[in-house]
Amino acid sequence: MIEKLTFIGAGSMAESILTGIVNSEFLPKERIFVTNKSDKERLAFLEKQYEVQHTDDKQKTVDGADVIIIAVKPYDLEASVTSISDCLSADQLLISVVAGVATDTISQLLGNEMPVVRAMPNTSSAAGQSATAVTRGKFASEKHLKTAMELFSTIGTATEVAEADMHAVTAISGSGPAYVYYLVEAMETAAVEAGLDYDTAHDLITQTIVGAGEMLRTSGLNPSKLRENITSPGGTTQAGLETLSGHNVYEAVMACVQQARERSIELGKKL
Ligand SMILES: NC(=O)C1=CN([C@@H]2O[C@H](COP(=O)(O)OP(=O)(O)OC[C@H]3O[C@@H](n4cnc5c(N)ncnc54)[C@H](OP(=O)(O)O)[C@@H]3O)[C@@H](O)[C@H]2O)C=CC1
Ligand SMILES: O=C(O)[C@@H]1CCC=N1
Repeated sequence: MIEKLTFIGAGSMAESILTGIVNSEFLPKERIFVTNKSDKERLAFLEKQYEVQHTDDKQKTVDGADVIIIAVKPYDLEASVTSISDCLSADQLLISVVAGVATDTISQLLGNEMPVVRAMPNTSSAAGQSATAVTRGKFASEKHLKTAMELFSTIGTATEVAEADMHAVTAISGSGPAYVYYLVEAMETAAVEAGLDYDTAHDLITQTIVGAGEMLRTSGLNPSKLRENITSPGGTTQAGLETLSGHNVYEAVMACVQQARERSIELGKKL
């Protein structure tokens, strides 16, 4: 049972996670604290919107928190960790959602042996639909991992992975929603060009994505079979897919994931 949860960093990812947690009622709002570097308006917005607590006093924010989630950009990690490291103790759990950065690096920045868990959620946390991968650092026990898994299970799925796989996970499920939104943007533009009004196109495409996701989850069929089931010989789908193939879209998606993974590795090396 988490008594107090603190977010260091109050941007997109922190908001997505806290929205999911507030909606799931996993934790009462008065036990969720947020802080950031300097944007006071942002903290006021989060307090008004979600009724979570905020203070500029970092010590107060982390004091008594059983779990502290670090959600800052990789280049802000060192400053944010060193600004709170003196206020942290081994009976607290630090969860980092920072892309690319290893738990060992975070422990070095902390300069102590407090437990660190690394997680890679995505912004679908806000809708309770994140696919979160979790791994534990050398000072974190199974109990700490379980605490993190329980927390992320309230906002989607939580899967333990080896830390070496976190770069691939980041490229797939951390960044993944953006690839889907990119596809949707192109489909919406094409739909409007073809004469549909935007709202109709948006609703049809959204349900198409949700339905395809549900089929992937529940049908027991692999994506190739699901695709084949839609593709009539000489039909519309075949004409569309041949065009995608002609534009090397399969290869482009593979290159996209490879590039994102490499970027995750680079981000980790910069610290
Ligand atoms: N966005 C996403 O889809 C995902 C992001 N992540 C990871 O989450 C992390 C945050 O990303 P995102 O939320 O998009 O980033 P944002 O830029 O939206 O938010 C970053 C936050 O960090 C705060 N911050 C910066 N420096 C400090 C500091 N020294 N002390 C306290 N807070 C600080 C900023 O405060 P201020 O505004 O005052 O400068 C801001 O609130 C990244 O490491 C990213 O890799 C992981 C999974 C998915
Ligand atoms: O783009 C990024 O670096 C972060 C990590 C995963 C999603 N967003």
